Amino acid sequence: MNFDSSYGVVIHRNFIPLYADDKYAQLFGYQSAQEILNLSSILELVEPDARDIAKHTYYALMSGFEQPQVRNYTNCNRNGEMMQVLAIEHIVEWQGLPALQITIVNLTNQMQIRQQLQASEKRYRQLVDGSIQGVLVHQNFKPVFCNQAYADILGFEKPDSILVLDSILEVIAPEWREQRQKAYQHLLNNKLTANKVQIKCIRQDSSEVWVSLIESPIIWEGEPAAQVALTDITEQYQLQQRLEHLANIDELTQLFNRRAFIEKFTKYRHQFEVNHPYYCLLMDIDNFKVINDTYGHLVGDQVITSLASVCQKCCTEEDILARWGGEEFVMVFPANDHLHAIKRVNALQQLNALQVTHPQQAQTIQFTASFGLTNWRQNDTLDTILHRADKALYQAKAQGKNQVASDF
Ligand SMILES: Nc1nc2c(ncn2[C@@H]2O[C@H](COP(=O)(O)OP(=O)(O)OP(=O)(O)O)[C@@H](O)[C@H]2O)c(=O)[nH]1
Repeated sequence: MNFDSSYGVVIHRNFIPLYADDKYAQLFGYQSAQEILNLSSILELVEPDARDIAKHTYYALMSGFEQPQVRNYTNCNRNGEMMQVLAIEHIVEWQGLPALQITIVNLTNQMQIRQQLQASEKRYRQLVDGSIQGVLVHQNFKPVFCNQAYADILGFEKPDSILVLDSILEVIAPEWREQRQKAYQHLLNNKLTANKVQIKCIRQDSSEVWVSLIESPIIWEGEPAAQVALTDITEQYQLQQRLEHLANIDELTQLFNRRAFIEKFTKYRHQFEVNHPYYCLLMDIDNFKVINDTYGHLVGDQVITSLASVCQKCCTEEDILARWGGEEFVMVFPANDHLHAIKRVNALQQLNALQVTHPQQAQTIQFTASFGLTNWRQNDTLDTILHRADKALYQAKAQGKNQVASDF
């Protein structure tokens, strides 16, 4: 409490003023102490409803039934405005007889500020409680505040069920926990003012929920803490995943499509220059038109998917494999040298999985493919390397198909 407020002193006997200082007078809107002394009773400075209590208290004090105390009163000033005051009582001797000295401290401003603060806290609470955005405050992941929306998003019945958790990391999917711990440290070390991420959380019933989260530093009960605003974006995330899938994945083979290949090629291009030598392979199913014409398009599709799955099985994490279009596939992969690269292609070519069974006629249809191989060279672009691979492929076709031709 701030005692920097103005205070004034009055001495009265049965509310007849005997002494007052100027400060007391000014507190009640008078110019000088004399104006107070001119009043017939200072009871008129007490709020009308409280006058009986004031009289009762006076008699109780003067007859020794009550000890002098510090009390809160509502007084009113000369203009009828209410004032919240603290009254400090002392029994003193005045001209040989007991009288009551009261030191008045005006707390009106402080009370108003406190009321405004309480009102604003109430408004903030209503805002947070009614928000559809989850709000959580945690100190080193120990939850200290949580609203209903936060509990709802994570499938908990009420905020209290969250507040009893030892650590809010429990609701974050394991693969995201380390990242959140680092972000919190950065936040506390002032390296981040706020951070926004999309992460996966685990609801109480073990189902997954994708959330967008903004975490910012705050002080909570004098200690550093983080405030988290949480929005459920599961639907949006799934839609985004679906769109990304549609944009990048070839529907028939489930391999990357041409668009995704170009994107990956551009992204990883710098690796082709520094790491192992890289190679580019174009492959094309032989006499595919005949297969289509003889067995129908569905069998043709089966042949395409069969080659795609064979290639996929032979791929490592570092390889980029895609359906370039029609019955043509492209692959970029690292190898130790030319010999190693050719060996990898031969492995593809010789897989006897290159056959499909006709759905109706239970007939096995064999097919082959031709391969054009080239190595990554300095200053290559996608166009230049594909051009050489295509030339090599043309050569393999011209030399009788079902073989690998290379341009090193
Ligand atoms: N079933 C099926 N056929 C396709 C698809 N995409 C392209 N084709 C067909 O693939 C055939 C490609 O024929 P060509 O380019 O003449 O090649 P090819 O018959 O394999 O001849 P070579 O390459 O010289 O061995 C065309 O008949 C296209 O209609 C597809 O997704 N499914």
